[in-house]
Amino acid sequence: MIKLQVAIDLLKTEDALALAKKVAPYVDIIELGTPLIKSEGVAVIRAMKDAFPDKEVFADFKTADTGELEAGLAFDAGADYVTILGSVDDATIEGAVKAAKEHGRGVVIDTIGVKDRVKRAKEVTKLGVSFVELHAGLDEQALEGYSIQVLIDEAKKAGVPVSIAGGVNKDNIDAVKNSGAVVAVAGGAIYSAEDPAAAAKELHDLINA
Ligand SMILES: O=C(CO)[C@H](O)[C@H](O)COP(=O)(O)O
Repeated sequence: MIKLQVAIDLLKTEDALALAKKVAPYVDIIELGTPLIKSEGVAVIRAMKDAFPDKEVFADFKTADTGELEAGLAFDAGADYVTILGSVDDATIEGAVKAAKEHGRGVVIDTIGVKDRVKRAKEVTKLGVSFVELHAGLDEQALEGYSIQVLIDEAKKAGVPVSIAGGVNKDNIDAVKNSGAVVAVAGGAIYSAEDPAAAAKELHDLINA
């Protein structure tokens, strides 16, 4: 069964916790977005894990170097998953995987900016990562002509565990679910909704229908 991950791209711990409280009943994974972690530091990871010990907490570090060190920071703070950029040297990913094994946690590769996401997904899966995020970032989504369909098509081709992030919403969640992805990531569709709890519930119900 595909999991639902909420991406919290807010800037304050108290706002992130308030949003998580509303949507936690409907999601499997709570992602702390890169801007939130840069704004509040790793303390936001501990605050979230303490508040929601039964949820998987995902620290979207988008690490580019010193993989073992940065992954260790995230895991020590309570993260279940940390992201490393797919565009970086394999050595950075291998370091993060080493830290993950020591902590009993997982590494997720973020393919933002990677030209051939499917090829890279296959390569990094061999390094022992938990899954690979097929990702079009917020800036890429804002470009004219962007469609999440490209990620959905890639997920069907990948043949390794992937998540999809890049504008997941109620209109495309069925296609995301049918792509074979193991996780659907929804940020703006939840945190920008007038009623985030209702938005999360709708995605949850569509995924589980
Ligand atoms: O990591 C991110 C941006 O770099 C976002 O959290 C991710 O793209 C999911 O958000 P959305 O559903 O709004 O695209």
